[in-house]
Amino acid sequence: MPDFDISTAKPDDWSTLVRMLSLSFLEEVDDEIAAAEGHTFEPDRTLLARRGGELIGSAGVFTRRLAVPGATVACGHVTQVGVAAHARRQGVLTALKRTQLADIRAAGEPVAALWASEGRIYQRFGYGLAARRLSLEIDAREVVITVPADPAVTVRGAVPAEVRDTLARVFDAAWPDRPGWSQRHETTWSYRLADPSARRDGASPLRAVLAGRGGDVVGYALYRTRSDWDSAGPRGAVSIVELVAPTPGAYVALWRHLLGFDLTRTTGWWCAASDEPLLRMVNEPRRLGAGIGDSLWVRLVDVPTALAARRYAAPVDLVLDVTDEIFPENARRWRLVGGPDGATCEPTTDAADLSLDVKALGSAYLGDPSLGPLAQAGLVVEERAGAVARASAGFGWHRAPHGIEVF
Ligand SMILES: CC(=O)SCCNC(=O)CCNC(=O)[C@H](O)C(C)(C)COP(=O)(O)OP(=O)(O)OC[C@H]1O[C@@H](n2cnc3c(N)ncnc32)[C@H](O)[C@@H]1OP(=O)(O)O
Repeated sequence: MPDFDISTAKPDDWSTLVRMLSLSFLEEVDDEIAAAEGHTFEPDRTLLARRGGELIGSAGVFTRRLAVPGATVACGHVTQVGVAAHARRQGVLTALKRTQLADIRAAGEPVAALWASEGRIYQRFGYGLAARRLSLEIDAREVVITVPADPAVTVRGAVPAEVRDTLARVFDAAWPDRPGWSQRHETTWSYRLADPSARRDGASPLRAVLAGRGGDVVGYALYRTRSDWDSAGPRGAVSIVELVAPTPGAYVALWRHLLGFDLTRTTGWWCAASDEPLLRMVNEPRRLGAGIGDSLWVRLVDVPTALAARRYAAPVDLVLDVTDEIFPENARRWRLVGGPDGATCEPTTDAADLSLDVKALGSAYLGDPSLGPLAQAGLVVEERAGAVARASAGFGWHRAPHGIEVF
């Protein structure tokens, strides 16, 4: 029997939780950060582990929908996970995660998603790496955008807090179409724009640039600038925080702006999309300083509901033999029939086309990678010849998933 209890948080647990989380993340308690993060705190979805009354662990959820190929799905956005240093490796996280996953399923959310501080933490709970992160460190003087600018699109600077409603309107129209982006509530925007000084790392406050066409704002970017000089002159930097530009005209105009600041030499973006169109529209892609990392990890907690909720780029009719160490309800054979207009997923006793663990399904769920690379990794087993190729055409998507924000 564990010697700790798990219970649901109350609103006034926030300051104790902040102290415990700050310590477990090796950070100082910062009132501005605590106030910013407090906007999104959902006490009734936050689990706390206590031993003898002392808070020793936590695991929270944000209630937001997640964009998946062709649809959006209710998704437990897992956050605020930490265990006090003196209570580590005693099974506290394991107990919290098992309770949390069951709660997410009971809440009717077929999917859970998170950003991991370390990838090794969550795979044992059935999470698969579902979106890759492109990091860009662009040598801005060496890169020329070769696609023409749309003369009808103009850009103007703005203070983010003053254009919050405009940003929200552009984002609301865009997020459902990009797998990996998540619905934002008023509270999400309050957190996103709060801009605590301890999170600026010596750079400017958050700034906005808006792309407009005929009086409408059609895209925006949030960014910071940093002034720097050496004996040869200026070497300032632009750091992009997010860029939302659904049309090519807005996308090109915003990138031209962000690469063209006087007194800067580099433009960076820590979490661009792995299929960022910029890779194809410059004269010297090598100078983009691109690297690949991980962003979103996805766990299907209710396999048939999750698989039926997304669309498939090509028709699929497949029997999937799924293993799942945590949810026996998921562990069986499922017939998935779907295509661009919808899907069904029902139990079956027919022979399997593919065998795979729920972790591999989580990896493939947002469309990249499709099943081919997972089969090559040995994570998907082809039980019927040709099934991987057929399934891959359906599971892939025309836009790669993108984790646009750490939550
Ligand atoms: C979504 C988010 O919020 S991501 C943020 C996660 N939080 C952090 O990184 C803060 C700092 N780290 C911590 O607070 C803790 O180390 C946690 C939460 C990662 C792990 O908590 P613990 O209570 O120690 O985990 P628990 O004891 O249940 O470990 C379960 C297993 O995972 C392994 N494990 C857990 N965390 C790690 C890690 N960071 N590195 C390597 N192995 C780990 C343990 O070794 C154990 O394996 P075993 O059963 O084979 O021995």
